[in-house]
Formats: sequence, structure tokens, C-alpha cells
Amino acid sequence: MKLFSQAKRVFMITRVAIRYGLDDQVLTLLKIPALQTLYKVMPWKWKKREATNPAEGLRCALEDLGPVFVKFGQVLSTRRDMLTEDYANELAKLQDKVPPFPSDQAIGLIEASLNQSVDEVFKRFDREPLAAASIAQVYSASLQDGKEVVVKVVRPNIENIIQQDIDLMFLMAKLLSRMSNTGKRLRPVEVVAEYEKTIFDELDLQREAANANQLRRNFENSPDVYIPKVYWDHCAPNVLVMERIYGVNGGDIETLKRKGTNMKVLAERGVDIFFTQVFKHNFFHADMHPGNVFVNADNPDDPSYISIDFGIVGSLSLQDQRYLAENLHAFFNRDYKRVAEVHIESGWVPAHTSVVEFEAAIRTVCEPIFQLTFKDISYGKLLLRLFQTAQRFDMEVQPQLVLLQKTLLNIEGMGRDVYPDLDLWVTAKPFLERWMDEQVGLRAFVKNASKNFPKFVEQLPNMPVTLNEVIMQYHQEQREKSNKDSQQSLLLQQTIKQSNQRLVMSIAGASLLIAAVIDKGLSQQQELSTLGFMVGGIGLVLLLLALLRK
Ligand SMILES: Nc1ncnc2c1ncn2[C@@H]1O[C@H](COP(=O)(O)OP(=O)(O)OP(=O)(O)O)[C@@H](O)[C@H]1O
Repeated sequence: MKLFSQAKRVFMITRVAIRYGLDDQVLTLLKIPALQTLYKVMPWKWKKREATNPAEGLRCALEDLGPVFVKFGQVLSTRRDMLTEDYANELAKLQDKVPPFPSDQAIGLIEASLNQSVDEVFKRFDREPLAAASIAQVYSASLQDGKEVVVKVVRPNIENIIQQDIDLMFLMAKLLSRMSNTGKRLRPVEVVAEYEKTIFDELDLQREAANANQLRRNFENSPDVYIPKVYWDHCAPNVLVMERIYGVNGGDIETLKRKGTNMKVLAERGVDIFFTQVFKHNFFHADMHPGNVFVNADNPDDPSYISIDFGIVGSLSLQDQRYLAENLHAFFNRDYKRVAEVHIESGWVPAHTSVVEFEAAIRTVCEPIFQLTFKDISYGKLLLRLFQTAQRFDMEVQPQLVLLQKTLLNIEGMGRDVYPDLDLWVTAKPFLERWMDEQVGLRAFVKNASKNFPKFVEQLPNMPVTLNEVIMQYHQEQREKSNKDSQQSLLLQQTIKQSNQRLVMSIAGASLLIAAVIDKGLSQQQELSTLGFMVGGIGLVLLLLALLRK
């Protein structure tokens, strides 16, 4: 049965591909002369194709193949590192205009999942869907206490449809990578695997609810962005009930202007929110297209955002954060040598990479960007160029970094639609510098010491005993050795003396550092006081001297 339905689907895909002239493109990619000759005599070759160019053909074909392929095309459209501009622009036009599924079916699904009738859960449930998307359908309703909510419910049987289509995509990707060099370079199997993960993650609305909750906590009381509340009691893996929000769609520039919205403030807030998520919370909304962003313009001078759709989020490892911060920082000082060094020092590119060659390659792609004024520079494109260059030098860019680069492109796009003179660097610079300050150098050391302080205090009572044991053991070993060789006895005495000096220095250094940490803790301030900074600094120097002393 499964084989039959797959064969039917293959047949349908072939028909759609022929209709839009994709067969020609596939054959060109495969470069198998015999097949190409045979193909020339196929009857449909003389039929008129329905697309005017290959990129349009691909978009139309994906639209005909249904929501899973449409979403795939949307994801591909953001991979400008893989596609040429004409394909990326054409795929960006893809919209999942899917017909709604019957509301009776939706209500049946909600009731089965929540184990309650819709009338019990909701005071009012509007049977006309608010939106019908590829994965889920959204309804408006009100809870028994009158609170307005939206109810998102996953399409029935969508999991099987997705699985079948993804299996076919894998098949096509494998064929493409085996039979064509260009195909192999595009790494289609990896691209489909990444897409599979994204789309299945989006199916789990409980996961989306948890993401929403985390973002809501991160931005609690923020004047910049509002995240709607999740009603957990009425959520299931395929049902999400969330506070209903009202606002102007982020892409509706005309309405925003008509309302007299301060567009500069709005654009700057967008960038601020992004950098806060990346460098402060390390948890970012990664599906930032205008359809998912609303604006509260009730007070036009002080506009703020409202965010929805939390299916895709990203988070960077400390190493990736550092990569990002150090590179952007070095870039904006046009210090390409430093960019190259950072890559090599941290092992992102192989140690044998020539700094000079890498630096030259980075300069070549980035210098044209810096011909623009700061306000016209696209950070998303800059990162993209950097990734492309680094890939040529054997760096494997982490998927989370690619996700971030795509989000950055979106943010920039939206920000500049709102306020064309937006200067991202003005907002980004303090974030990067603060982050670097906190992660690298003495402040970072003291900060970490402060973080580990409770653990240290816990172990403090045992410290004398442990220290004594270590010293005794050390002396014992030295004594045993000294019995064997009397000449070494003198040496031993010296060593013991030095080790005692080292011990005293270590204890003094550690005490000063602890004092600085306590001072910071007592003052309840984010930053160290000048005195704390000095005391901590002396402590650190003593510790370093103790370590370096032979
Ligand atoms: N909390 C909310 N308040 C008001 N409207 C909402 C809310 N959540 C979703 N919507 C409406 O439902 C639409 C679809 O919601 P959402 O984007 O979460 O679904 P989706 O299945 O992820 O869609 P897509 O695949 O297009 O991203 C939104 O564009 C918006 O119009």
C-alpha cells in the first residue's frame, strides 16, 4: 500500500516537473549524454511549458506539490549561500495558500486531545478559522473567564504526509548528489535532513508553547516587545491555546505611517531585541518574517513589538557566540588579519591555514561591502560572505550560526523597510563590546569566580584538611626520595621553601579575589567597584605569580 502511494506521488511529481520544464534542468544537472539524447525524442518535449524561466518553474512546481514542498522552498529561499539570486528571489515569493480543513474535524481533534468538549473549555469558539497555514489552523475563541485567545491546531494526518514527502525528498537528494557534481556540492541530503528536523519540530505545539514561555520570561516587563501568554491547561502536543494579540502587521508600513508611528524608534527597537536575544538571553526567535511580527502603535511615539509563532528558535554555544562577537568586532575595525587569526586560534579552520591567504580572501569579499556607509551595510550578507570564505578554507559552519545569519537578514530587511536610514552598528557595537568585556579578561575571571563562589564556600571547611594532606603527602614523597640521595636533600629543602612561598601567595591571591567577589555581592551592583577591581586585580596577579614561580 505504502509502495503504491509512493509510486503515485513519484508520478505526480514527474508530471508537475514536466509541466514547468524542471525536467530540462534536472537533465542538465545530471550530465548523462545518452539520457539527454533519448530524452529529446520524448513527446512532451514539444508541449509548451507553463513557466517563463527555470526559477519561476521551480517556484510553480513547489506550489503545485503542496505545503511540505512549499515550506521547503521557503526554507531554501533563505539559503542564499547555496542559491543564485534569481532562484532565491523567486522562492521568497512562495506563500502557503492552503485551503482550510473542515472546522468539525478541527473541533474533533481539540476535544480528543484535551479530553473535554469545546463548550466546556471555551465560552465562545469561532468556527470560521482565523488563519489556515500549512501545518496548523488557527481559531479565535474566549475562555470561560472571558479572556480572548487563539487556538492553534495541527492539521490531521499531516505527520504521515510530511514523512512520505520527506522520504521522497531524500530519494531525490541522494540521486542528485550521486549523479551530478554540482548536485553534490549543494549537499542536498544534508539540506533535506535539516529541513526534516525543522518541520517535525514545528509539528510539536507543546514545544512551541515552551519556547513562547521562555521568551515571555526573558522579556517580562520589557518596553520593547510583548510575548503572549500560553494557557498550559488547554495545551496538548497538537493544540496550543494562547492569549490573542492585536496590532498592526509588521509588514504593513502604510498603516504604521498613517498612525504617525515613530519609525526610527521602531526599527532601532527591532535590532535591540535581536541583539538582546543573541548576546544576553542566548535564545532567539528564528522565524522572524513580517507575518510573525506585530506592532503595538497605540502610543505612536513609543511603539513596541508583539511577537508570535515560536516554532523555530535558536541558541548559540559559547564558542559560537564568541565567534560572532569577535568577528563582527574585528570586521568593523576592518582588522581582517584579526578575523583570520581568530578563526585559526579557535580551531574553526585548520591550524595549517595560512593567515596571509585567509586574510586576503576575507579582504577581497569584504572590502566592497565597506565602500558603503555603515548604515547601508548588511550584517546578514557580511556574515554570509564570511561563512562562504571560511567554508573554502575548510570551516564547517554550525547550523545554529546559519540560522542566526538568516534571522539577521530578516531583521535587517524588516528594519530597513520600517526606517531606511537604520544604522545597525550603533545598536550592535555596545552589545558586542559588553559581551566581550564580560567573557574575556579580568572581569570575566572575576565574574566566573563570583558564579562559582557558593561551590567554593561549600568546600572551604574541608580546605585546611585537604591542604594539609596534600602538603604531608608531598613532604613524605620528597623525604623518601631524599633518603636515596643525600644531594637531593638540599634541593628538597629549597623546593619545600618555594612551595611554601607559592602556597602563601596562592592563599593571599585567592583571599583578595574572594574579597573582591564579596564586595561585588554586597554592593548588589552589576559591575565591580574600583576598589573591588583593584583588589581583585592584585589577587589575580598574586595567583599568576604563584603559578609561574618555579
Ligand atoms: N496570539 C495570536 N493572536 C492573534 N492572532 C494570531 C495569534 N497567533 C497566531 N495568529 C494568527 O494566525 C496566523 C498563523 O499563526 P502562526 O504563524 O502561529 O501559524 P503557523 O502555522 O506557524 O503559520 P506559518 O506556517 O505561516 O508561519 C498568524 O499569521 C496570525 O494572523
